[in-house]
Amino acid sequence: MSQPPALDIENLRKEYNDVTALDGVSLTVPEGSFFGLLGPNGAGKTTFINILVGLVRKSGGTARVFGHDVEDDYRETRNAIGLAPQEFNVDRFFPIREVLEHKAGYHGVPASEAADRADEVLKQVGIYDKRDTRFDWLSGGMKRRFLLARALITDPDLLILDEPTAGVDVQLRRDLWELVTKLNDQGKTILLTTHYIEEAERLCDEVAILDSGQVRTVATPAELKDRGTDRIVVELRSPPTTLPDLLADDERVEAVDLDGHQLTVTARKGGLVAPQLVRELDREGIEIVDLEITRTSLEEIFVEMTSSDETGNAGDGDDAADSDDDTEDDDRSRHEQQVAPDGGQQ
Ligand SMILES: Nc1ncnc2c1ncn2[C@@H]1O[C@H](COP(=O)(O)OP(=O)(O)OP(=O)(O)O)[C@@H](O)[C@H]1O
Repeated sequence: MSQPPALDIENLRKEYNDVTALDGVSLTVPEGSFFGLLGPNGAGKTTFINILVGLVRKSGGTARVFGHDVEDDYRETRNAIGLAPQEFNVDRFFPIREVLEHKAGYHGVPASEAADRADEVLKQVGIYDKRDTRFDWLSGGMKRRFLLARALITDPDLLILDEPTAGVDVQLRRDLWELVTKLNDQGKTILLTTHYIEEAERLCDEVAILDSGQVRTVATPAELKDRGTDRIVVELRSPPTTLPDLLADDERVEAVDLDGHQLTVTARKGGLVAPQLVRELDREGIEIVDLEITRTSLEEIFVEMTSSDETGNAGDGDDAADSDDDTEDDDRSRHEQQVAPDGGQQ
């Protein structure tokens, strides 16, 4: 019998009064994967997570966690998930070790085991020596580590990290990356939301780009980068008076422009087009002085695929009645608007 995927989401919808936060999200996250959920502010990421953990009720569609329906099988679902949320929603009056023991107890771990388990996760995240400290007295970085410890206390199969490195310094970010990579290697499925594209690129096997409550695409970071257009800029020794017909039948090439000594080719997969370009220039007897390839960054692709609709209303103009039609496709992603330059950074 094949195992159900970690997440099996079909046409998930959420409306908060007149705001459509999720507009028919369908996603499958395989067991054991490190899956990224990327999107600008207001895209619906937190709503998505909150539905999984039972903090928000969906308006429509289905969501299953390892085969358990998030509403009908709430207990099983909740016990399978460890959530490190964005916000510091921690009991501030108890030493952190006790907070962990309470949490373990709440999930049915016997008291004798809970204490050992608490010590183990505190060691795992590197704050064991702070075990008798109250949450409020921890530094910002330690608070982030603690949230991770709390998510791990029940040894969940699915770990959800909602912007785990927001506002933390570079060293801690790297420490957290190392830790979550290890957890993933040990078999935990990880769902990560982040604004840091570098983080997604480094950690995730696959990412979904969510925008205005809709999935724009699901792909590996490498596949996404291949979709971007690269620029090959070639400096010529003595430019020809007319441009020969270069790369004429290469469908990856979007444009070839000559401006004085500088030849610019805009193409997908620039790294593969460049050698061909060099061969053709050589054949024409045109000497090259310099050549540079600028690859599109994942960040640019992300910006291209998402809009900056500050209202967060996912309607896109078709928010009429609750028709369950399922016609979205990737081409809707061709928004002209872009997120603000730093719109995704905090
Ligand atoms: N409780 C609520 N009541 C009304 N609207 C809400 C509520 N929670 C979220 N929204 C709206 O739903 C949309 C999606 O919000 P959500 O917090 O899920 O996005 P997000 O992708 O997590 O954003 P961020 O990256 O800023 O955390 C936004 O327009 C938001 O204003």
